[in-house]
Amino acid sequence: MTKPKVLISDKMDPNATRIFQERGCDVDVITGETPEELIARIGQYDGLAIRSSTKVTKAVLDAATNLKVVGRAGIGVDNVDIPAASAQGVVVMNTPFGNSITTAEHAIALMFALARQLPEANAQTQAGLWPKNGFMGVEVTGKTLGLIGAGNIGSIVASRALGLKMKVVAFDPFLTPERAVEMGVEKVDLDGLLSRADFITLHTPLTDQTRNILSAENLAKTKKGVRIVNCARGGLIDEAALKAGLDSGHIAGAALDVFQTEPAKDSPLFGTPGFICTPHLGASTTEAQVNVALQVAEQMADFLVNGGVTNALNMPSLSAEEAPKLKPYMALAEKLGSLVGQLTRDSVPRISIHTEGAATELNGKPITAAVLAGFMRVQSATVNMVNAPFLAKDRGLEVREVKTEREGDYHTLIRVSVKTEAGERSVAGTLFNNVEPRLVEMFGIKVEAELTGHMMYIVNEDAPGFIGRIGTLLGESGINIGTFNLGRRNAGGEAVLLLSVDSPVSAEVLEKAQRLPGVKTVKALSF
Ligand SMILES: NC(=O)C1=CN([C@@H]2O[C@H](COP(=O)(O)OP(=O)(O)OC[C@H]3O[C@@H](n4cnc5c(N)ncnc54)[C@H](O)[C@@H]3O)[C@@H](O)[C@H]2O)C=CC1
Ligand SMILES: O=C(O)CCC(=O)C(=O)O
Repeated sequence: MTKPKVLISDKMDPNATRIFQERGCDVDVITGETPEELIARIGQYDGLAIRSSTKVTKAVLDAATNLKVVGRAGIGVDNVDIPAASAQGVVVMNTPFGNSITTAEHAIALMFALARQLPEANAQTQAGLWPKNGFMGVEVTGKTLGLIGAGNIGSIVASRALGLKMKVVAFDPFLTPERAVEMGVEKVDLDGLLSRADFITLHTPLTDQTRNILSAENLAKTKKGVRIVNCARGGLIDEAALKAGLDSGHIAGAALDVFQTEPAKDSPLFGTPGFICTPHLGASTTEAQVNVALQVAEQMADFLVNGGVTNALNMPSLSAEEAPKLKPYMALAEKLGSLVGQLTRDSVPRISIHTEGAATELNGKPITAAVLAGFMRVQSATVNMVNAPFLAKDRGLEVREVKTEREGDYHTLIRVSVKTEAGERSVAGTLFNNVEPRLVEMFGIKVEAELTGHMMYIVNEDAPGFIGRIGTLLGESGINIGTFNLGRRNAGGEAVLLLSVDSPVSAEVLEKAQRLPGVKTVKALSF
């Protein structure tokens, strides 16, 4: 097996390279390239490991014909076009905890830097001015800290601030009252936070809901003398309004680690009294960088080598222990989905995936994703387990998952049913010896078959002589039959024939088969 090839395109702790190599991947570390250079290079890689500098745009993804996974050594993934990655079937992973403490500490550091004007005091002291009377600061003890975003980093900031004897109020629509109590913070609405906070710190991702959350209008609602820290993302604050607030004296101080446009080599905010900044250093400690480098390399190598999925933003998780157990199930699920997809001409508003027996003990999400991938691959060859659930949603396909723990006729079973204009149709399969996918039922008829390679599906009236006739037709057409699988609803009733053949079946042969007496449906299948 050829080794998966990974490109590390941003500066990353060398532990990442070591882990990739130890886990069976080839690695290139090529940083600082232009988007055009990355586009020219990316086609040869299975994995791309990044921090925040590399922009994984649709253009990069379009050129990434072999890419299977993008790994972000860090939290924010706003530099990755996730919808485009999902549409292309590329898994996007991050390392959601590795740099949280470090970033929270940076926010606290910036809060103190604002409270005591440390950067300017340092600069003037080193310039020989000894400005002892020019820097009257404020205490943080007893002050109110307004937390916008109370997730991983926000909650660490809150715990540190409580240790500093601050009062913490938090605005986060997803914060439950119980969690707020557990964190020791008061849950408030945004206006409440703006009107009460002496310090405000932002810890949300940049989304359509959070963009410009500190707009000119909201900044005007803040307490006079407020100090604002942003270690989350540029774009959360209206930078022009922030400058106006600092200039007017309404805002006493602002500390930005992140900017709307990065790298921020020039900004109207530079030089504004009360303004301090760092060049996106929130995650820049030795500890955090080792953490995220190790984590991203472990996760990506696990995915590329074993199929394990951890911390993916566009795919259900799948542990390295689960992956080998799930592998034959996913193969079965994909074949059943594909069978239904190939045999269904009508539009399908609903697909149901029913697991029974041993299959119910496994993580159902990858099984569903595999069914959907098989089902929709008939419509588009680029569908895979990553993009299939998104495509299904886009196309308004309702997906139902049902589990029946007790065993039926088989120790384990997956049934895929679709709702069509003609009614509900379903196929079911099991695993022989726990590893070999087998179809066991098709549209209510018991038929046992391996779904593999080129196949022919025939529905006919169960009558003497038919098998001879179809055998003769295929023989005369130079098509060798591999396996022959028959099932029937009842003697003399409708019968199903599934043949595996050694070569593709031409339209001409299908037409001749269709004209054989008693034949209702003929279709070529491929798996
Ligand atoms: N400066 C730096 O170097 C770093 C910056 N970051 C940034 O920090 C952000 C936060 O990271 P984590 O705390 O780990 O993420 P998280 O996902 O644990 O927390 C984000 C919180 O924001 C909340 N939220 C979402 N929409 C909101 C809204 N409209 N209003 C208020 N709250 C909202 C969520 O409910 C969640 O609790 C990341 O998205 C990333 O952009 C992260 C690491 C380093
Ligand atoms: O990699 C970095 O230095 C930035 C970290 C960051 O912004 C994040 O993890 O969201």
